[in-house]
Formats: sequence, C-alpha cells, structure tokens
Amino acid sequence: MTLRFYDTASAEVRDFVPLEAGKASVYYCGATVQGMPHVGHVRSAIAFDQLTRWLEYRGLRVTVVRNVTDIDDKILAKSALSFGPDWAEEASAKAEEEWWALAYRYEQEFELAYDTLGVGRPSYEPRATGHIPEMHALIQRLIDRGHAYPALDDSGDVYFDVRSWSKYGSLTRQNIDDMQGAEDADPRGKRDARDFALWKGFKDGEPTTASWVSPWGAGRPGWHLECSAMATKYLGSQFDIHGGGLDLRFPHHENEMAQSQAAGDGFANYWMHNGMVTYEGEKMSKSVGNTVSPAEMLELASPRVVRYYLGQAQYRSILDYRPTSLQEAAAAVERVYGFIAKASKKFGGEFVAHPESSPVPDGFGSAMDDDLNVPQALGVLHETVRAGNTALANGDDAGAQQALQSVMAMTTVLGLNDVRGEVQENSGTAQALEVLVEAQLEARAKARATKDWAASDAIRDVLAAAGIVVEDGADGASWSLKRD
Ligand SMILES: Nc1ncnc2c1ncn2[C@@H]1O[C@H](COP(=O)(O)OP(=O)(O)OP(=O)(O)O)[C@@H](O)[C@H]1O
Ligand SMILES: [Zn+2]
Repeated sequence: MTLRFYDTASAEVRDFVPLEAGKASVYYCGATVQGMPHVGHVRSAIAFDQLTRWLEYRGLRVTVVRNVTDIDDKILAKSALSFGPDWAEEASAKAEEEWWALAYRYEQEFELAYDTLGVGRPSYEPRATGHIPEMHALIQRLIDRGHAYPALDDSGDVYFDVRSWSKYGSLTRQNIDDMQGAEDADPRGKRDARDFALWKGFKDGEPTTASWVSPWGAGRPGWHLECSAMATKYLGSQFDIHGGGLDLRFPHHENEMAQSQAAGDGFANYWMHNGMVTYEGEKMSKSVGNTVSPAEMLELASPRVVRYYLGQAQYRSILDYRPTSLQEAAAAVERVYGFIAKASKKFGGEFVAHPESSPVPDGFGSAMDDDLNVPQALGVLHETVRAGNTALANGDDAGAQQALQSVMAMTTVLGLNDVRGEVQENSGTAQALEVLVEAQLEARAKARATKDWAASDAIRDVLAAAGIVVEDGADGASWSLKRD
C-alpha cells in the first residue's frame, strides 16, 4: 500500500516518499492570534491532526511544527484600538491591552479549542517573536543573493524582489504580470508593486515593544518571512509537507516558497491545503463577521460530535456549515459510541484498553492512504458498527469483540477518543461508573423481585438524574449514558 497526497504545487495526487525513510516532517500554518478562534481555524488543525495520526499509524516518526503568529499588523491594530476611544471588542477583553498580552490571550483560546477537540499537540509550537535572529539571517541571505533590497524610500522596510526570481508564481501557477500588488507597504519604496515586505521599518506611533533592532533599522518581520524562518529552523532546509488552509496559498505560501527557495533552501516537498469552512457559501472569516466559534458550537453539541462534524469531510472539500449538520453528526456518533458502550460493557475494558495496537480494516486503511479519504473511511467504520451490533444480537461474541477492537482502532486514529470532557470507554472513570451503576441495578432488581415498586422507581430516578438511562429487556436491565 502506498500513501498518496494531493500536492498543490504539482496539482496532482503523488505517492508520498519521505525525505528520510521512516520519518515525516510537517509544518503547518497556525493562527495569527488576533481574535477568538472560529471553527474554520479548528477544521484546518483537525485536518493536519488527521494527517499526523495517519502517518504515525503507518509507522512513520512524525515531527510536526505549527507556528503562532504573535506579531502582525492586525494584532497591533487591535491593541491600538483598545487604547483608543473606538474600543468595542468582546466584553471579556480588558481595555488598554498591550499587543503582546492580547496575542497571548488569544493564543490560549486557540489552545483550549484544540485541546477540547482532540487536536494533538505538535512536536513544537514556535512563536514568531522568538525567532527574530533566524529571520534576520534569512533576509541577509536573500540580500546577498540579489533577491531582496532595502526600500527605495526611507521607510526602513526590506522587500523581496519578485522579478529577480523567475519561479515566482509557480505554486499557484500565475504569471507575474497578472498578479496583484502586495498591499503591505507604500509602493513608492518598491521596485515592483508585487514585491512583498520581509522586514517592516518602525513607524511613529507604533509600540516600541513591537520593534527589534536589525541591520536595516528598527522594525518587525513580515508574516511570510516568519513561517519560512521557523519551518527551516526546526525541520531543516528541506522537509516533507507544508500545510495550511487554501486561503493561504496566495500570497502567503507563494511568498514563503519563493523566498526560501531563492535563499537556497529546498523547502517543502509537498504542499497540502485544507478546504474552507463556509457559512451560507461564504468563507467563514473574522473580517466578514460570519464566524461560529468552537465555544458556540460546543453549546450545541458535545466535543466528540463537533470533532466528528469538523473532521468528517475529505480535507480538501468545502464544509458549508448548517446547524442541522450537527444533528446528523450527533446521530452518527451515537451509533458508533452506543455500540462501543454496549460491547465494552459486555466484554470488559480489556477489549478497548489498547486501541492503538489493533489494526484498522483494510478498506479503512486504503481509504486513508488515498489522500485521507475520510468519508470513505467513515463508511467502513459504520459498516463495522452495524456488523458488531448484528453479532451482539446473534450472540456471536467473537464477531462482536473483533468489531469492537476495529471500531476502537478506527475512532482512535480519527482522533475521536482524544476529545476532552467525554468519559473514555477504557478509562478508570468508566470502570468505576460501571461498578457503581451495576450495584444500583442489582438493588433495583431485588426491589422489583419483592414488588417494592417505590424503591425500584427511586433507584431509576436517581440514575436518570445522573444522566443514566435504564432499559429493561428480556435479559434484565441495561444502562447507557444519555447522549446529546
Ligand atoms: N474558514 C476557514 N476554513 C478552513 N480553514 C481556515 C478558515 N479560515 C482560516 N483557516 C485556516 O486556519 C489557519 C490559521 O489561520 P489564520 O490565523 O491565518 O486565519 P485567517 O485566515 O486570518 O482567518 P480570518 O480570515 O478569520 O481572519 C490557516 O491555515 C488558515 O488557512
Ligand atoms: Zn504560514
């Protein structure tokens, strides 16, 4: 079996051949921490979390770097607003908030959303502000090779010279003359309006804390440069996969690729881009104001349902948000976890204790190998659940146990068992709950045997109040946790 991914740079699905056998290095663009996360951001992180988990499942040792862009025009502008009369940010925001405090506050909101929804922590999460020397070194290499120049005016900026790099535009297959100008600086200081800022000279009125000394004068780095410097610092001058949302393909990734390759680095071998979460057809975006935050979605559904919903489409497709889609996801999760609960109660925790050591079905594996075809993989998951339920109903213990192990392996590799705030089927909490509820059900059975209906109903009410549903069947009472 071969892993294959769609590579945006070559516009084709390519066999994945890592630079170093048995290893994979992945960099994907993290958040510009200028505001609250929305579920579009989280979908991106879930897509690359699925990639990481799948590479690991296939036996690769994966190094993942996801940056935090903690210095940026938008962060400074938001902080400046907090000092000015127009301040009208979210009620929770403190007035007069320094840019670095604002960035850190939002960084933590992103971390909380990632953790709640089971996005594994990367191997490392560099902040742009911690890598200024590496950025200077990259600018210097570009100047030395004739691909960058200090601004022609006195702004103190340094620009990448797009005309000096013949491959400029190759990631997005654009002709340089058809491209828009870069809007990050006054065009009077540039050789070409498309030249983009590597370094932004300090301007009056900006906070001095957002300024670093450099050979070209005080200032701060440009966004594109930040990612190039951080990716190569940790993953080397050439690495396997660079990821991010499709909206970043141009100009961000085009510029990253141009400046890194012009500096002499091989840079990314594969470029992978997740599709957008849209709301009524339009990209969910802070600037459009059509966002749904993870916290809002988590009021409508449990973390596992939200994770399922955001991760169920193939990562390159558009996910158009409709509130009813959460109900469909909830029903799917209910089917899968209803089976896990029933079967693990019957066969005990050992069948779900080490899901990572059980293999996934072949059909699931080949779907994931094929550019992470999650919808097809989920088809196999649901088929296995159906087969497991049939086996349970027919008293086919071996078949049901096998289905249970497969289902645990599949849900684990999809990250559905790492969400926060759900009782994990294989945890000590689940086992303790099992013992306590069974004791209650035994007491209830005794009460019923002596026709003490008041006592039996009282036990049922206590369990119901704790969110436990009791069902009486031919084989006695069974219980389950009430789900969304
Ligand atoms: N609506 C969306 N759907 C899917 N991925 C998204 C969406 N919006 C942003 N992303 C991705 O999330 C990651 C972090 O994004 P970043 O902080 O740069 O946000 P952004 O694009 O500036 O968001 P916004 O447009 O809301 O300001 C990037 O990989 C980006 O492509
Ligand atoms: Zn980036």
